[in-house]
Amino acid sequence: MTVIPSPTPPPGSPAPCAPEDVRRVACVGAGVIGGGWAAHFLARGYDVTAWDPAPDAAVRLRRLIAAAWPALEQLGLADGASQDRLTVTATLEAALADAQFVQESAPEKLDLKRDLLARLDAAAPAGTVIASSTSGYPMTDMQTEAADPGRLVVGHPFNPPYLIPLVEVVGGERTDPAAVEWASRFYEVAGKSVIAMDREVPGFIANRLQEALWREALHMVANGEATVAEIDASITEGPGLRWAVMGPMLTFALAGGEGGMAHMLDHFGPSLKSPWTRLEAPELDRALYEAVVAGCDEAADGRSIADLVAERDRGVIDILRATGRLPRSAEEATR
Ligand SMILES: NC(=O)C1=CN([C@@H]2O[C@H](COP(=O)(O)OP(=O)(O)OC[C@H]3O[C@@H](n4cnc5c(N)ncnc54)[C@H](O)[C@@H]3O)[C@@H](O)[C@H]2O)C=CC1
Ligand SMILES: C[N+](C)(C)CC(=O)CC(=O)[O-]
Repeated sequence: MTVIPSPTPPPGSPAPCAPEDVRRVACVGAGVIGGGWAAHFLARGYDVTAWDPAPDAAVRLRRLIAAAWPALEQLGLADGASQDRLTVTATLEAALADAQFVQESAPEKLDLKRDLLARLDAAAPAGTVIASSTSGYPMTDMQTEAADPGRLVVGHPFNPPYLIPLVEVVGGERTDPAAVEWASRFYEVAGKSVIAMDREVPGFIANRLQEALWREALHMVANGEATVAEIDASITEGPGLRWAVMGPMLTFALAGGEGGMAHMLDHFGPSLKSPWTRLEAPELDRALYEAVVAGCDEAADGRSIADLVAERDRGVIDILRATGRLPRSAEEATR
């Protein structure tokens, strides 16, 4: 058994529990991602406390969890898992009072994250690890105001966190490496697939890759080179099918036939210099904004956001099953 060192609490404070012993998780910020995290943790059998300053947050959160629950039932709930184990609190302090792990999912604004992480650090029990869902801020830039920055990590999820396994975990300059290790182990115990990074990389790994693709897509829409529907079909009918099975590296190794990646690089490497990409971000002016929004409305073809969420969830579960990441049937699950 590997013993994961706990981040060092200040002298005289109780030691935090082992990742395997966590029972109570606090979710701060309960929108798309905070709500998705809450659904995931509830389905894994944790008690979840949630706090969000919006007046309608509790209603939105319970609606999101109820919508996610059928997918979570298909994935298989942990013993004792229940939506009733959610408590939405009136204050941030109440949400954190007994938390053994904190997941922050507030809006992506640097000043807000800095202040909020300092408040979370002040309110959380000593030594409790606090993770931010940020899509790209380095923890070094967010931990500046906290009294105990050592326990602050990034735990970057993918939407929806209750279905997409990956979490990217990374600390900042003032993070205790033990906190990164603890959070990584906790996420694994909680059913996530973890990439623990040993240094801060702009955009982490997956968002850096996604943003490159997204930037090129926006250039093509801005220049009238492709419609929103064509861009989506180019991935779902093309490389996206392979990427669910193998990443871009092994996929391209197969493009080299028997010669593998070496032949692929000899053959296609020179084309890397061809002017296929633009790299600089396009101006997100009104025309591009409206073209992308209208294109997505057209692509939705009358389906509501709730319809699309249900359709996406069904599809992701089918893919997880088809690629052996989930049992294909109840019988296979018990084997
Ligand atoms: N939407 C996405 O696909 C993904 C988002 N993220 C990250 O997750 C975080 C949350 O993003 P979303 O859930 O998309 O945003 P959202 O806008 O859906 O939800 C944000 C929630 O935070 C609440 N909030 C506002 N001020 C707050 C404060 N001071 N303290 C606590 N909560 C506050 C809002 O009322 C709202 O419910 C961001 O850091 C974002 O970069 C990460 C991965 C994917
Ligand atoms: C759009 N986004 C940058 C917020 C996306 C993510 O951060 C991850 C995801 O869910 O793709």
